[in-house]
Amino acid sequence: MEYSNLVPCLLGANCPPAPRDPEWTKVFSLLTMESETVVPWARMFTRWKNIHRGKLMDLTFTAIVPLLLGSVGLFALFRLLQRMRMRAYLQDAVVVITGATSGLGKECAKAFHAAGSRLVLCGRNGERLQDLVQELSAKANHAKNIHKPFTVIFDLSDTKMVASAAEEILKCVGHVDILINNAGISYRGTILDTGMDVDKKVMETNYFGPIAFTKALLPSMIRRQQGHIVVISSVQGKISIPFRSAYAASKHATQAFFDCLRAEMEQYEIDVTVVSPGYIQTNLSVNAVTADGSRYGGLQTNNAPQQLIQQPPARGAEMPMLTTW
Ligand SMILES: NC(=O)C1=CN([C@@H]2O[C@H](COP(=O)(O)OP(=O)(O)OC[C@H]3O[C@@H](n4cnc5c(N)ncnc54)[C@H](OP(=O)(O)O)[C@@H]3O)[C@@H](O)[C@H]2O)C=CC1
Ligand SMILES: CCCCCCCCCCCCCCCC(=O)OCC(=O)COP(=O)(O)O
Repeated sequence: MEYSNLVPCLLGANCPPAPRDPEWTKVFSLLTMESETVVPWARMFTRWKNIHRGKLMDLTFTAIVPLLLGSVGLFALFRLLQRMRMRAYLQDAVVVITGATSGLGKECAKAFHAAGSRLVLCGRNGERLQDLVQELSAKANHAKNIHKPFTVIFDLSDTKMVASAAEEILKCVGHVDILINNAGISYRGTILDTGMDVDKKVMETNYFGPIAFTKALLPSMIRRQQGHIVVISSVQGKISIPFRSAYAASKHATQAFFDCLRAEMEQYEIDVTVVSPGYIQTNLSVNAVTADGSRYGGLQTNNAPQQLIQQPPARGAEMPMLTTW
């Protein structure tokens, strides 16, 4: 048989062959004879492929592809629903942020404001708080339901001020959905040189202040059986490093207190989250208190115990980095 005659026959153009057609059988016996010259493993593979090709194609198109597309679709739907739920939750939610004038607190304020939350911005410096309100208002998307933030001025290291600030917040906004205990100070010094007044100052700002504020707002959350308490601790709440004793101690205490609180609040449906970041480029280091109670300022490099890893400045405040210890 001429191959030239076989080609249209095989392609089914002019003479679609029937399985029992003698011509068809001839074609295959010829092709088989041809393939006898092929190396045996290749021949075996070809046979195996021919037998299974149909099954594999069937499996691919009837099971694998729909399964893959279905999973991707389900994942996308899940993420979309999650985002919609989060947006609905944050819209109009009352969010209280301490230490809103700088660093992480300021970034949180921007994010929650953009999400349509009703913000209560807390800080020690009224002017800086007003600057932030201006900044947020200037950026506000008026198509969205955006609220003008409410500001409260108090020093976290003054427990009386903390209690009256909480009272004022509840009077003005009624309740708190999310409390972000963010404010804090850093400390640098040796244990030997550090006076107890400095240890107390760090503890009051980083530990007693946030727990007093939380305790003052807690009863209102319990009454509503709703609320989320967040505290910004640190990796140093888990690991202690030299020359940061007061800071690490305050963060360890914070971690422990809020872990207990989480367990106690479970029955009231109140969530408690402890966030433990690594290094982030903010004003925290320059504002650190030193062994004699003065501000570190970032200039007295001889006071910095050890330059461990020096990296170029991070571009964004949200960039984690390990710089010094
Ligand atoms: N930056 C980092 O590498 C890391 C930071 N953290 C934690 O994140 C939190 C925020 O720090 P960060 O944004 O970096 O630092 P910043 O110094 O930029 O901000 C600290 C904020 O806390 C406020 N604050 C300080 N002391 C008091 C006080 N006595 N009463 C009221 N407010 C006070 C400051 O107010 P004011 O403007 O008046 O000084 C400021 O708004 C802190 O708890 C810190 O320990 C945790 C891990 C890493
Ligand atoms: C082979 C040795 C392994 C050793 C592993 C030790 C890991 C220790 C990691 C310590 C990370 C500390 C992260 C601290 C985050 C934080 O709270 O930063 C805030 C500051 O302390 C910033 O203020 P500072 O005055 O210290 O600049």
